[in-house]
Amino acid sequence: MSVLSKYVDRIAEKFEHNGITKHAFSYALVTSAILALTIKVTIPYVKNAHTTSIEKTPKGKTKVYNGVLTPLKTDSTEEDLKLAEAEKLLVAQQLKKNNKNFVEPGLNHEFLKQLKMLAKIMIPHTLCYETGLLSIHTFCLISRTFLSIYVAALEGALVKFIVRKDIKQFGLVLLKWFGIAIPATFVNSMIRFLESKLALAFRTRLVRHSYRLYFKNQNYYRVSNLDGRIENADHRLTEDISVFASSVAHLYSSLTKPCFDLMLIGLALMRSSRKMKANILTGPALSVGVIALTAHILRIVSPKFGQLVSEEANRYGYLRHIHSRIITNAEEIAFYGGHKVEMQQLRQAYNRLVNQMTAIFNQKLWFIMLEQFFMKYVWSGTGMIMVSLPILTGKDVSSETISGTAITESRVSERTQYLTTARNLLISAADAIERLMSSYKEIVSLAGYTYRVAGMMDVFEETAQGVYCKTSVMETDQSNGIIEFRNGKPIAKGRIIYSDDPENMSINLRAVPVVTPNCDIVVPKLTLCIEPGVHLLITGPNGCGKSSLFRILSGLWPIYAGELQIPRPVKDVPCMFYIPQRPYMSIGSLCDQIIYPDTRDDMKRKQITENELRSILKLVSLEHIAQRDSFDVVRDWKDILSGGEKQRMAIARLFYHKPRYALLDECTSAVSIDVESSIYEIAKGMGITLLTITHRPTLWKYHTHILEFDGLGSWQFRKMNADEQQKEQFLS
Ligand SMILES: Nc1ncnc2c1ncn2[C@@H]1O[C@H](COP(=O)(O)OP(=O)(O)OP(=O)(O)O)[C@@H](O)[C@H]1O
Repeated sequence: MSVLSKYVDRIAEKFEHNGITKHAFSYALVTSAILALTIKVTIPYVKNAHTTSIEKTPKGKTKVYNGVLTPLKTDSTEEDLKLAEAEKLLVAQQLKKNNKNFVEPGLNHEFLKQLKMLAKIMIPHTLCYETGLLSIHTFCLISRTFLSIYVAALEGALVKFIVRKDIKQFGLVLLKWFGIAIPATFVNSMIRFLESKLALAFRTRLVRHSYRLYFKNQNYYRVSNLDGRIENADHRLTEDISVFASSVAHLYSSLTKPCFDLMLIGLALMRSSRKMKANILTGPALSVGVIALTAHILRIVSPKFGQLVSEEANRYGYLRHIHSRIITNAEEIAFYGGHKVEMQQLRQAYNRLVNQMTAIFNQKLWFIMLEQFFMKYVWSGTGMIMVSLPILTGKDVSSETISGTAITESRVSERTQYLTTARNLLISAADAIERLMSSYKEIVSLAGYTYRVAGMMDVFEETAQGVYCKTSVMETDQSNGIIEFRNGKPIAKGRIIYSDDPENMSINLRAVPVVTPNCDIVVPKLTLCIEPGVHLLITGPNGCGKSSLFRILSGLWPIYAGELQIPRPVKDVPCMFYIPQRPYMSIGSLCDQIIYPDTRDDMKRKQITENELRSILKLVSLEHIAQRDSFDVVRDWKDILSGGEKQRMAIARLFYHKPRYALLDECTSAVSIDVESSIYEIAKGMGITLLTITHRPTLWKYHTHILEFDGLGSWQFRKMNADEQQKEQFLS
């Protein structure tokens, strides 16, 4: 600083030679500094005023800039990423626009409604574990307040006896003061312990409830594939729920304790004011007035923490999503050498998070400054007036001067005691109010998490019932009446009928359109009947809707029109079993892989032995795996097995479950032709009806019927002729 001021002095002297006085120079310097600061502070607000502006890029693409979701300042090499980001924002914007009732997270009616809904999940009954914890917690909080008042009174007495030079009494009170320290520290520690227990209990309730919803009606698939509202369900299910539960538990103590403190301390202060024969209402009235005014100002200038925090959680979730994608696809990325692109995406996601956090820090800086000014100075000043009022206006002030020395000394010590006790109580009260005020910030942040957690549950509830919200590329009038829209959302008008008739085990599609989650109509109307023994080969160009048909048959995609009739699954015999090209390997042992999705208990119930599993492995030429590894050792099968082995393991599952229909989606593309042939023979021998998507001519001979898509929406379902069944021979 001194170096700077010397430097400024030297420049000012130079200006003095040109007729500008040192004073004038200093004024100019200070004015320009203030001006610069004003510009720095106001520019972000001016920018925010134009929050949602849509700007045309030179390529004609639309970029959306939102006050909260401000995109990164990136250089031209990141153009593609920028566009992708802008597109993501556009989707988010449109979703918000579609939802007319959308309210930004904050302290409002919507927040209270959502909090009430979550509270019902966290505390389901009047008499439950959580209410027990809450009662003990409340008891500890009240005890702590009483202890604080008692300690303040003891400290007042200590000072009184010091002023009186009464060593005996002083020693006694000091002993009491030490004695009270043991329960006081225990209660303090208990409060923290109970707060953590409460947070964990709330979290457990919420997690159980959301897991139930997440796995209801294949929601884990629907939320990410058919609905566009939740980007990273995993982050909401783990991080957001945890932060929300901790925040609620913390808020309970940081709201109730200051309230008890204020109530009891107010009463204690009034009592001591009455003792001093002063007016008991002036002080509290003054403090209430000052606190109300400052609280009002703070509320007006408070940034929208709820919205900011919600967006921060969003960006954090996205960053974790990118990380997990890299872990999942590490091998593919490494083969491609795609680290540059992946790193760029990671950086981009991290920078967006940093931007958001910086925005929050910046907003907090000014807010905390104002908050501290009110709490540390304005309130302390008011406190001083409050404490001194009873002494200054007390009735015995004038009589004191004419009293004897002993009485005067006693009154002085009484007043010192009052002052010390009142000061301690006021410090506690100020602390309580400060905590109440900072709780406002916490409440607003909580609103952000409440919005995310409650929003997630709402979406889960809706998707479980088949209500989806995804930006559709298609306009209502483009669907040619195939899809019906209501409030911009497509309605799944089609029916699924489960037939219980043992004589009729066929799968029937009557005028069912194949429609993607984006509402693209791949096939306008599909009508076919697949009876047991009708081994169906499905062919057609890429993207013509072959796999989509399986998704519809499995109930993953909604049916927008027509009727689908499928046999109801009978106990232990599934109706359909789907095998994809890249089979899923679950966490568990070799045995768990074969019986998936059955559990060991299911296997025992079905009375299937380990030897039977070994013979199933033999059927798919995987017996060497059982010899190499024990049946019960848990391994990461995704990495241990080769592509072909994984496919054979999936076929082993098919042989274990023996469903009526097998939906085979190029599931033997990595299996050698001889093993593939034997697999098909065995499957047919087991009485499983095959529905196969394949590009391999070697498999045609195992089928009786063919469903051909032309890729333009048309299809043909017919019996295969003998020539077609021998297609392999013609080609070879
Ligand atoms: N989750 C999804 N969201 C949106 N569109 C999808 C989704 N899955 C598939 N589609 C679209 O649906 C159309 C049909 O896809 P499908 O997977 O049925 O093709 P396919 O005939 O099996 O092709 P392939 O032979 O390449 O596997 C494609 O245009 C695809 O882009």
